[in-house]
Amino acid sequence: MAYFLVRSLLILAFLILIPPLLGEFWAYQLGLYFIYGLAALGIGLAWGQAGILPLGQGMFVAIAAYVTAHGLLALGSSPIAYLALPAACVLVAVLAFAFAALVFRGRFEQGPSFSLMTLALTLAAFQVANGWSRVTGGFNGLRNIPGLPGLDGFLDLYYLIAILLGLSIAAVDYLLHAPIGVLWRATADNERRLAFLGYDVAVIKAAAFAVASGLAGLAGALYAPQQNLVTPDLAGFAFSGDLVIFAAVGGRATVLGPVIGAIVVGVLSAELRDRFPWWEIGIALFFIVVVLRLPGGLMTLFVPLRRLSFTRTVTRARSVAPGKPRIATSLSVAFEDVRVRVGDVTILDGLSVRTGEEAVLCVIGPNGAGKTSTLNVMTGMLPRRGGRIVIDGADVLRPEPAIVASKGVARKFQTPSVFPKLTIDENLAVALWAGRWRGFDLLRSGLFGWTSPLLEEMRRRFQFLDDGTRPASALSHGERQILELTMALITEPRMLLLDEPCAGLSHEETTAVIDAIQWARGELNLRVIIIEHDMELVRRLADRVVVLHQGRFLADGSVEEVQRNPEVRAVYVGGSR
Ligand SMILES: Nc1ncnc2c1ncn2[C@@H]1O[C@H](COP(=O)(O)OP(=O)(O)OP(=O)(O)O)[C@@H](O)[C@H]1O
Repeated sequence: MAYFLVRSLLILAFLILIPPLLGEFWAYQLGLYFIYGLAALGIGLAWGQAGILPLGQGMFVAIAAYVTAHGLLALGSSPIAYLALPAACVLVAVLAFAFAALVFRGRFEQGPSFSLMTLALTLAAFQVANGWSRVTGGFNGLRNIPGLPGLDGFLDLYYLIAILLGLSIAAVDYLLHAPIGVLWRATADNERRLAFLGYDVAVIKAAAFAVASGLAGLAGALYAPQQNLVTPDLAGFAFSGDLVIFAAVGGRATVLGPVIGAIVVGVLSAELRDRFPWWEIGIALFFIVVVLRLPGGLMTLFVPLRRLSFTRTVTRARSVAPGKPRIATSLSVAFEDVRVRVGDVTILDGLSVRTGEEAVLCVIGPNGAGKTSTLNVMTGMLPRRGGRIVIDGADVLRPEPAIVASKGVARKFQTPSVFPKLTIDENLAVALWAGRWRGFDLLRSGLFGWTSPLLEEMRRRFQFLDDGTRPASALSHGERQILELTMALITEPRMLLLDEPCAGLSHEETTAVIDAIQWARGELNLRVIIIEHDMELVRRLADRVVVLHQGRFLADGSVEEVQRNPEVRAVYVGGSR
C-alpha cells in the first residue's frame, strides 16, 4: 500500500510542478494532451490488459463532451454545473457496459468483431453528431461553452485536469493490481478457461470496457470546458484512431504508457505543425518506427519508470478462502438420444448414457468415437441437434461453460488449458476465487492471500506449484497438466471431467496424478468422468466403463466385462488397447 501511495504521489507531484517549470502556455497545451491521455489510459486498460481493442472511443469522449457542454450552458456559473462531469462519465460507462455485455454475452470473442462494431458505432455517432443540429449544433458544434464555475480556463483548469489524471492513473493502477486486474489479463489470455471456471466472461470484459469508456467520458467532460467548444470531429474515426495510436506508441500494456504516448505525440504534433507542411507524414513515420522497433511502446525505453507502473510481487500471509457448501449426493448426468452434427458430419448419433452409482466412470472407444464431443456438447462447446442433457435432475437446454460450472462441473481438457501469461500463483488464485468471491471482493487485494486445504495438499504433492512466481508459459507439458488439474480441483466441484489427464506425463507423474484424483474423490465426494485410452490407467481408476463407437453407446460394465464383450473387441482392431 505504501509503495502504491508513494508512486501515486510522485506522479501527482510531477503533474503539479509543470506550470511553474514550463509556463502557462505549455500548461494549457499539456492540459489538452492529458485529456487525450485519460481516454488513451482507458484504451490501455481495455486493449493492453483485457485484450479488447476499442476503435471508437472518440464516440464516448464526444457523448460526454456534449452532455457536459449542455450542463455548463444550462447551469452557467452555478456550482451544480460540476455535476455534469460525473453524470457524463457515469452515462457513458453505463452505455459502454450495456453494449459490451450484450455483444459478448454467450459467445467467445475471437478475432476483431468487437473492434469493428465499435468502429461502426463511432462512424454512426459522427453522422448523428453532424445531423442532429438541435442537440449537437451540427457541423459547427456547440460553441462558447462556459468554463467550470470558479475556475480560470488556464492554470486552475490545468490543475484540476492534472489532479484528475493523477487520480485516474492511481485508480487504474489499483484496479490492475486487484483481483479484477488479474481476471482481465486472464480473459485476454484464455477466456474459455475462465468461463469453465464459472466466471461470467461477458461481464468481466464489459467491466473493462466500461472503465475504459468511463475514462473516455472523463476526457470528454473536461474537454468541453477546456476547449469551450465541442464539434462532431470528436466522434469521428480519425480521433478514435489517434487515441489508439497514443496507447500503442506509449505502451498499451503499461499504466503510464498510453498517457505518455498522448503527451509525446501531442507535443511532437504541436512542434512540427507550424514548421513543416507535411508534418502528419512525420508523425505517421514516427508511429511506424515505434511499432516496429519498440512493440511494447516507448515505455520499453524507460525501464525505471516502467517499474513504477508494472506488476509487483507481494508476499502475503495466507488466509483460508471461504468454504463452498458441500452437497452429500453425487452429481448425476444423463444423455438421452443426443444428436450432434456439424455440417455433414454426424458426431453423436442418438447417444443415450447416464451416470449410475459409480464414483469414477471411464469413457473409452476408438479414435473418433465421440468421447471428447460428448464432453463438448455437455459443456456447450458443440451445438446439440436433438435429445436431452440432464444435469443433476434438470434439463440443461442451452449448456454454456459458466452455467455448467455453476452446477459444480469442472473440466480438464485434453491439451492443458491454463493461463500461460499468468504466474502459477495467479492461475491458482483465479481458480480459487471462482464461486467464492462476493460483492466487491474482486477489488480487494486480500484475496491474493487466500488458500484452501485442498490447494495446500496439492502443493504438498506437486512441489513445483510452490514456485508461484513462475509464469505458466515456462512450465513443461506435464506440469501444465497438473496445474490445470489442480485448478479444476480447487474449485471443489461435484463432478470432474478429465480428458486423457495423464497424456504426456512421466510414469512418476502419472502415479502421482492418479493418487491425487483418488484422494480428491474421497475428499470432495466427487464424481469423476475420465476419457482414457490407456487401459492400465482405466483398470486402476474405473468403477464402471462406458464404450462409445461412432457417436453411439456400445457397451458398459466393469473393465473385465467390457474387455470380454465381443462387440467391443470387434471395434478395437487387434483387441483391447
Ligand atoms: N467441431 C467439429 N467439427 C467437425 N467435426 C468434428 C468436430 N468435433 C469433432 N468432430 C469429429 O467428430 C468425431 C468424433 O470426435 P471426438 O474428438 O469426439 O472423438 P474422440 O472419441 O474423442 O477421439 P480421440 O480418441 O481421437 O480423441 C471425429 O470424427 C471428429 O473429427
